[in-house]
Amino acid sequence: MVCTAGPAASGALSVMRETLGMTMEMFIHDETPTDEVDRREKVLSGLADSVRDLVDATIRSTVPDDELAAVRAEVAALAARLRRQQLPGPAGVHYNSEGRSWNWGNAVVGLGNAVAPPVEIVHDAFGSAYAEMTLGAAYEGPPGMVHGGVSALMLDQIMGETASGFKRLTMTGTLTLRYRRPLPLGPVRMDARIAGEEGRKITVEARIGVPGEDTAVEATGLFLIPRWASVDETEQGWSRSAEG
Ligand SMILES: CCCCCCCCCCCC(=O)SCCNC(=O)CCNC(=O)[C@H](O)C(C)(C)COP(=O)(O)OP(=O)(O)OC[C@H]1O[C@@H](n2cnc3c(N)ncnc32)[C@H](O)[C@@H]1OP(=O)(O)O
Repeated sequence: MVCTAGPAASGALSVMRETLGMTMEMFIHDETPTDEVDRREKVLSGLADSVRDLVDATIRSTVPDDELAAVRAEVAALAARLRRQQLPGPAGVHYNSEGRSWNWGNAVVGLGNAVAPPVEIVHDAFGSAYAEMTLGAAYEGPPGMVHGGVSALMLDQIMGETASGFKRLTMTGTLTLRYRRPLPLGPVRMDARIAGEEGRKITVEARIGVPGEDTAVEATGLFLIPRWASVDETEQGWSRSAEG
């Protein structure tokens, strides 16, 4: 899913940049036209998918040592090619005045980030979202099971997006997890919904588990609209592309 920001979000991002200084300089007003962003994103996400496959292949490979060494040399050469033109730091969040935003480095939903789990979050209504994905060897904690921190990471993202609804800026204040049973690697599903709101505080409940089976991890989170980022919700808020 690709998420785009409307004018209210652009305003909020500008406030955020000005208020938080260097840290939030990663929110970048960037007038790259949307069709060009879409084109680049498609190519970059294809590369990230291939690199994710490379990560899985590396973990599970049993080829001889000399073959591992030869592959390493080829991978180093590929990295050097990519480094011919680089950003000076992380990718940050970009947005243009057409209402498109892109966060290709995000640890969960960054389409250029091969370390990110292969998550596509679907917002079926404001305050409700789900995602289905298959987690492989790169996300292992206990043998054959999803790492608890990976579950927390993915839940934080879906809960944050649910609280925000791409209409307002929200940040995780408190996240509480109950690991009820181990979660096997393979197909998993997350669900999140807003359970309550009080002023700038939004409570979100979420779960992750094997699709159709009992919950493996339950989560409750308090997400805060920072005092410096309150947005007029009567303006057009966050919107999503047709892919959403
Ligand atoms: C762009 C769209 C993207 C949309 C998509 C977004 C998806 C992102 C998903 C990833 C989410 C992340 O990883 S976010 C990254 C991890 N989180 C962070 O880095 C947040 C770091 N903390 C902060 O920046 C700040 O502490 C805030 C923003 C959380 C709160 O600051 P504030 O706004 O100044 O809050 P403040 O006025 O002091 O307090 C307001 C009320 O909330 C309470 N409160 C304050 N902090 C907390 C807290 N941590 N946990 C519980 N309650 C708290 C106070 O007691 C007070 O209650 P009362 O007295 O009124 O009762």
